[in-house]
Amino acid sequence: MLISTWGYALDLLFSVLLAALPPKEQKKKFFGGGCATPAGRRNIMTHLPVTPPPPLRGADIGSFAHDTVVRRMPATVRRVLHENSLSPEATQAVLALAEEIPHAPIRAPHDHSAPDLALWEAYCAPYLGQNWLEVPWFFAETAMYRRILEATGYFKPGSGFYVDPYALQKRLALEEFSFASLPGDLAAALAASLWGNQADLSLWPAGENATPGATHILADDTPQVVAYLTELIRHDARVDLILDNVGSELVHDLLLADHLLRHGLHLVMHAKPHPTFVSDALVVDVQNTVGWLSQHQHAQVAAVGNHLLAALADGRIELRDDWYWTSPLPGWEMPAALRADLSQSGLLISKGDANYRRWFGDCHWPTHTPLQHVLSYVPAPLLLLRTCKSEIVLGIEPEHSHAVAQQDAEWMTSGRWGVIQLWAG
Ligand SMILES: O=P(O)(O)OC[C@@]1(O)O[C@H](CO)[C@@H](O)[C@@H]1O
Repeated sequence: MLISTWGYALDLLFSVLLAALPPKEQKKKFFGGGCATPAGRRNIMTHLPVTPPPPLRGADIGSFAHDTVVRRMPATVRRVLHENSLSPEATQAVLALAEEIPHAPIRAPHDHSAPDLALWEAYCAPYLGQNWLEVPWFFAETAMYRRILEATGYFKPGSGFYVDPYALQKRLALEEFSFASLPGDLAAALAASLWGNQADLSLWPAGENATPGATHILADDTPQVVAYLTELIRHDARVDLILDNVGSELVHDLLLADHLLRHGLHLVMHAKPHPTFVSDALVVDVQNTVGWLSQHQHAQVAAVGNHLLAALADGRIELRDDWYWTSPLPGWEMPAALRADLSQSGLLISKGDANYRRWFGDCHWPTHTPLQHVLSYVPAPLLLLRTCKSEIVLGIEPEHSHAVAQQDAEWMTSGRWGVIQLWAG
């Protein structure tokens, strides 16, 4: 049986009761137009209220960042060669990039037909002359994935033009996926979306079945999230889903989206504007995955897929892909236009580890730092669904993090631990 009937029945009952509520006009009159949150508050702070600690760097000897820059990043670049039939020019460029990392000085991409060239020249300017270990780790990773596209000719008319260098990995990730069950309610859908984040092709490539087993939640705000969403549902609010990986993660994100839609919310999904971090989802990956669901052999899964197709067609789901989401910028340097748009949301649901790092600038915050100490700049309430795959986590009391470290020395990077953290503004 794919879905807990009882859970589904309760969820449907909730939807029916919801439909009996006063019409939208009355709700909007009471709470104002658009997507006011119940609190009606909108964070207007546009800069970080505190001085951040230094960023993680590959030069931090013995760190996960160091191992990533020295070992994992060159291997990721070389995997592009093995998984694509590149032109001789592209092959040479990919090999040269792999050789650059980590000791060569970084440089801006120079694929002159690329639409984001000026952005990357500005991003790189402060770091020119530094090598891949000396620049902030988050910059190094985002820059590497952008340089891979320069090497394969992603933005250049020719054999590599808009060819996703990770297409094989993405296809295998979906082919490997099989449903255990469908989440019966919002809480189960949130948990499934969280653990879907363990499927991370930059760490555990498809076909290698290395995804972590045990799963433990470090910080669990599920009750607060469900209560907050229930309140949002009463206002027909907008919820933004900042996507991460394709495959298992995107399937579970779409199941969560289905639950939110069935409760009357409408969604804006933020995909990446170009391939990055191997498995991050583009708009086309979302469309392909919804189509895959709609053709699924299980009737309940196909029904979800068809419901999502209808929502894409009638605008209850909007797909967007701002250049910011592949930039190296911290959350507090988000462009004003995107910030203004996100401020219209009732809740930002941020998926995955790299997005988590971005909200905190990938800095060495002490793990006991309260979320609100940093996130007060975020323009709407924020829900962080993330499995820990890098050495940054906030909002965990010292005695808790010490106990977890005793239990699992790799708790910050193994993907076996996750957080469901709500910052409600
Ligand atoms: O955002 P995701 O897909 O959850 O995680 C991506 C990611 O795990 O890859 C890196 C390893 O290179 C991590 O540090 C980084 O955060």
